[in-house]
Amino acid sequence: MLVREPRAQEGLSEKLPRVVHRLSVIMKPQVVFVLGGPGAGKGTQCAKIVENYSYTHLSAGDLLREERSRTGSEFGQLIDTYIKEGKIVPVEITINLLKKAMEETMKVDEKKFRFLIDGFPRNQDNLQGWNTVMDGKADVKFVLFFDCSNEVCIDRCLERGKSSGRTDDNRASLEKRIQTYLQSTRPIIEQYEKQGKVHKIDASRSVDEVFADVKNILEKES
Ligand SMILES: Nc1ncnc2c1ncn2[C@@H]1O[C@H](COP(=O)(O)OP(=O)(O)OP(=O)(O)O)[C@@H](O)[C@H]1O
Ligand SMILES: Nc1ccn([C@H]2C[C@H](O)[C@@H](COP(=O)(O)O)O2)c(=O)n1
Repeated sequence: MLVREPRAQEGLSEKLPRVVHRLSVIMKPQVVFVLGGPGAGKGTQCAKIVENYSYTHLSAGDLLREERSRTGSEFGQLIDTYIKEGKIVPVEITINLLKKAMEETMKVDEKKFRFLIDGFPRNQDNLQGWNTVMDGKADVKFVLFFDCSNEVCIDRCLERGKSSGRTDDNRASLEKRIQTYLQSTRPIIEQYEKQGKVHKIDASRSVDEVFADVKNILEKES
């Protein structure tokens, strides 16, 4: 006959790893949206957060650029046109890329359930798509809003454009991107502000000064 050792006899040190494992299995993705104008420094700050905290960085723009260059992608041409025009790609494409990237991250390592979602939601269509596909499946904890003047944003992107190879780091695309940001993204940030979810950071300072504020916020939120 199979005799099972009573688990009640176990000490805390034996139990704890199993409890932690179970909790992480049932853990919903915890999401921080990262927003701000083009060139505000979202990607730069996300990279620093990943170095110091257990977050996975998913940039909607990077995912779209990868999809654009994927051989056989049915969306390559559409994404290319939207990016050059500084317009926001229909959410059906973007949300599927984000969802897949989140699922793949958690499949490889179930402890990786904290995500920085950079450059999303950028308009009402993005937000609706998120709510339709991800509602109940992920918790949006708060929004990091990197605030910076249009002039600083444009200067940084033009400087980056000297080596980035990005098709939208030029003055013509940037003027459109800034308009899209002001008309479509700012209202989304305002909606989250009304919910008390936004941490606004002055992103016009040096990388380290900005990151000092980011650290304070993350320490308080954890
Ligand atoms: N605080 C800062 N001070 C000066 N330059 C910065 C700062 N933060 C980022 N940069 C530089 O500005 C450029 C844009 O930064 P980054 O790519 O992080 O911005 P972003 O908000 O992710 O842009 P986008 O939305 O266009 O992808 C980069 O060349 C980066 O090195
Ligand atoms: N939610 C998103 C994010 C990005 N895009 C497109 C349009 C943007 O101008 C471009 C570059 O994004 P970035 O790297 O600046 O975050 O990608 C979009 O359509 N939807």
